[in-house]
Amino acid sequence: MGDQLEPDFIQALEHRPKSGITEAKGIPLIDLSPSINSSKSDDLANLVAEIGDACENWGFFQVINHGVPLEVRERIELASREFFALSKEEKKKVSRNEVNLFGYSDFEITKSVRDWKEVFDCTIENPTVIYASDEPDDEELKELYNQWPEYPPDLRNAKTDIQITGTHSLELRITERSVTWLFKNQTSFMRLNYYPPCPAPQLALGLGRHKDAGAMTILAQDDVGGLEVKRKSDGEWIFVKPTPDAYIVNVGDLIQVWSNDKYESVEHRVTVNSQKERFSIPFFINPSHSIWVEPLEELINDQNPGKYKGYSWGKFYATRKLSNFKKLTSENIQHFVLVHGSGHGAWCWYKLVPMLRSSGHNVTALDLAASGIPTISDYFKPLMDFMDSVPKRERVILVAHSSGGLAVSRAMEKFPEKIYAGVFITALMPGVSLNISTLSREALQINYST
Ligand SMILES: O=C(O)CCC(=O)C(=O)O
Ligand SMILES: [Fe+2]
Repeated sequence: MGDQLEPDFIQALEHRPKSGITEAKGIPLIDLSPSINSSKSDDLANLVAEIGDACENWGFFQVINHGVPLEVRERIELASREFFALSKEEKKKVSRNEVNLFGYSDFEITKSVRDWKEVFDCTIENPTVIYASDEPDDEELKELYNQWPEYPPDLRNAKTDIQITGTHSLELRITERSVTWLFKNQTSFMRLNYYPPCPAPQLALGLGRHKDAGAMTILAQDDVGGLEVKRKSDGEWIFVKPTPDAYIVNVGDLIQVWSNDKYESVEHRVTVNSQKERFSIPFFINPSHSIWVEPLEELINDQNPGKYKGYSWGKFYATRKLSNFKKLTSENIQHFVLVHGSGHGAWCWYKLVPMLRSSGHNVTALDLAASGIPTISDYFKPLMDFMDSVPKRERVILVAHSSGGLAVSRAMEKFPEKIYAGVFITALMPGVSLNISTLSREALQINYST
């Protein structure tokens, strides 16, 4: 991240933010004071009904008068600002890695495109227990610990602060059973999000469209704004206007399954802007690794059969946490190398190149050698030189058109360890029993007879 937008941050056309803002007048604003001040069962029942409606119609709502002291929030927000203002070198001392799954990262990817953001994750139970592998039958567990930067010291205190937030989320009066699930050996964690000013906010997103995988998220956003929610009724992206000292609450995938689709986990995303930095703090409420997730018995019957097969939260969570480090090998961002046919040049890919780049991929369109070269090997040389230059352990996708297939086949024989896949688009494809001259002769015959 810097003052230029690298291609891996560029969103496909249909996912780029719109220029106008549609404000979320409809996102319910719920006053939680009855849950703190009132012992009248009617007041509480009304509040529960209000929350139920919001979950059903929006999957998102904001709460005010929640009882979380303002100074607690301000303390975490200040610590977050101070942490992200440190040098990259300092922040990277607490980087997330294969051993420490919590900590700092500036490499978040959502749906194969990089997010314009930095994050710092810390867990609530320290240690948090998860499965050691994503293998379904492997019962081995591992413990995850927090790592803290030396500065700011207040970041360490975030844990106490979060517990206050957690206790208050209990006030939402979810069923007793869910509360036990949520807070016993929870895998909940808190994330500090930092979205720096972006040089091309019309092309990138701070966080790509996604749904939260856990039970529920409670989010504090600052006054800059950028969160957008996909309205259930029409699929429109709605801006969530910051409300002072409010928390945004949203249903995650687990509640969608438990409620057998009564409450839906809704897509949301974050836009960035060129002037202002933005901070937000989501608190992801997740159950224990041992929880088996399936529609709640009391909600299913013959008329309303279960819509989901059960799954292990722990295995899902382990796959997700451990895959962050597989992603870092750029598995999701491909490098396409385009090889033209005879009489063409790199120019012929002019429509495809921007499409691939806008999906976040790297693209190289090569020119093979021009006229006057003595042998076919000279003609292929630009591709061979390129393949030589691909670093060890990196792999590219070669795409051939027409006679470009000859060059790509040769490269595949010579550099198999550097090639992820070969794509032949109406291209010549020589093989063990089909040499170049036979192929060329056949191709010419087809051309002349059509
Ligand atoms: O920054 C925000 O407003 C939203 C963050 C979010 O959706 C997430 O971290 O999952
Ligand atoms: Fe989210």
